[in-house]
Amino acid sequence: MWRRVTSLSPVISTSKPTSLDQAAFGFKIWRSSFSTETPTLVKDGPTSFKERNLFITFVLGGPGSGKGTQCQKIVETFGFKHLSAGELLRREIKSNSEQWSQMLNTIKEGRIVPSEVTVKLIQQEMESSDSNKFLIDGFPRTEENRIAFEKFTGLEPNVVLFFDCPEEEMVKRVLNRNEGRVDDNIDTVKKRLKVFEILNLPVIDYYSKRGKLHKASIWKLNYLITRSLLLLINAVGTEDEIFEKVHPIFSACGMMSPYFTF
Ligand SMILES: Nc1ncnc2c1ncn2[C@@H]1O[C@H](COP(=O)(O)OP(=O)(O)O)[C@@H](O)[C@H]1O
Ligand SMILES: O=c1ccn([C@@H]2O[C@H](COP(=O)(O)OP(=O)(O)O)[C@@H](O)[C@H]2O)c(=O)[nH]1
Ligand SMILES: [Mg+2]
Repeated sequence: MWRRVTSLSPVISTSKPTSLDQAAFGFKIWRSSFSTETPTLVKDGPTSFKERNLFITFVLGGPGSGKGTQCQKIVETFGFKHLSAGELLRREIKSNSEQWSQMLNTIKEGRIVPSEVTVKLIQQEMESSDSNKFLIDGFPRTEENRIAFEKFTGLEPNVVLFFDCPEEEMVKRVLNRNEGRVDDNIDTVKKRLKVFEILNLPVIDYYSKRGKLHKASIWKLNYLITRSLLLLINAVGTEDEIFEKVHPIFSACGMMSPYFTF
């Protein structure tokens, strides 16, 4: 079953890479050292996420749009477990993992690390956490990422936040970020903006068209409603102004929980 998933990944695909693959992974296609028998990647594997009734939020937006900043605020106020895909990759690089130099180069070039690496890191964090609400920040970055996550974990997001920010503002924020990141420079940010447009916008587009059916019940009246998965937030303004727009989304989730089955 998950052979099909891995075959979606150019990492281990033997077919010629397409131009999108090249944009995502670089011109050298990685040969993965992850065994296709890795137990944690088996859908409905050792820990069945479905049984845990998880609430998953994907937090998307271009580089510097404020994803990490808003996630921190959401964590402080609503107690989610924050998983930044970029942070997980940077931690993996620091820990001198087997593929650290390929990961570092990919990040320096603003390309996307193969899905099986990122999904595995996210999945391990979710398995080892006892939280049931996760903010997955900066992932999925490509349609291929999205499909791999769904197949490996058997999960789909409950909410997708998209921080919509003009390019000049994103560039300004990234160049002022001052966290010593190898990708916070003008050359990489330009490449990242292209990758964002080519590979990440189709993911946003996918979620904008995808509604989710919710069971609602008010005064003992049961009915079904369709709500969009994607919530678009204008990311221009101060950090607090943006959080004023984010806050009601999560307070609504809490308020509605007796009535809605997420
Ligand atoms: N609303 C905002 N206005 C101005 N600067 C911001 C805002 N939100 C975040 N920043 C700053 O911009 C930089 C990028 O923010 P960050 O949260 O790391 O973005 P992302 O995770 O989307 O790349 C950081 O230095 C952060 O402090
Ligand atoms: O799912 C992911 C998330 C991040 N990255 C890589 O990590 C970099 C930094 O990602 P992060 O989310 O930390 O950047 P941000 O958008 O917050 O600036 C990206 O440009 C990619 O090279 C990736 O390959 N896959
Ligand atoms: Mg970030």
